[in-house]
Amino acid sequence: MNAAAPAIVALKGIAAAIIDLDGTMLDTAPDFQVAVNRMRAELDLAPLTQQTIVDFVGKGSENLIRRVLGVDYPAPEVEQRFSAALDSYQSHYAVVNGSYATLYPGVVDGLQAMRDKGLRLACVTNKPLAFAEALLEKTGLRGYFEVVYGGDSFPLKKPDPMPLLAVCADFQLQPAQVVAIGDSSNDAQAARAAGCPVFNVPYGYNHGESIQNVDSDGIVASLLVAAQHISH
Ligand SMILES: O=C(O)COP(=O)(O)O
Ligand SMILES: [Mg+2]
Repeated sequence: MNAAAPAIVALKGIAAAIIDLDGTMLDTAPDFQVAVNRMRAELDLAPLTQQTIVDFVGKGSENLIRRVLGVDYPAPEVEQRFSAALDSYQSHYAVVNGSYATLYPGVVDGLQAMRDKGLRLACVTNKPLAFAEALLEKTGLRGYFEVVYGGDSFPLKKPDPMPLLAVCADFQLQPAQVVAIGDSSNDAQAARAAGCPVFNVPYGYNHGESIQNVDSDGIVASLLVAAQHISH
């Protein structure tokens, strides 16, 4: 293990888990790539690589579109083109959503293990809620979750703690009883600010940065490994 990597803390007194979507349960990078590049083609812009695009994923659709326009345009022109580009992207993403995405290893087993331990489950993503709901249905994951919140469910999204605190309130649990699990510093910062324990997974998208440097209660190889480190 990298010397800087935090050891995995075994979490006790946990009654619920909040699971991130993109980069944690599903590798949606190919969906993002196809939808973004269809939008860019409409604007006569060259396609971007999947790596360039996923480094912009995690802070919601508006941020993604500003960043992919920012590859070509200075800030004032990004703002001029933003609204039309976002509309185009969203219409393409609605068609593509889930067509190329794949489940990461250990997701279904991990969710099932958490349910078997009696944990209540919520999904909190910065993806727009309608896209998140459709994707969870398409991939057979929706039934694991009592609650799903998207990036447009509240005035503030991760890394703000607002959506995580809403789940704690829904479940009538203290934040210390609710673990958050995600692939990025967004998830960890939201959890720390909410007072929730947090695990990171190392295989997703972290804004192009190393997950090893993020403050969390540990890096778990999969949701199944996370489940093994959580108990009531
Ligand atoms: O920014 C997004 O659309 C995806 O974000 P997520 O990692 O919170 O699911
Ligand atoms: Mg994520």
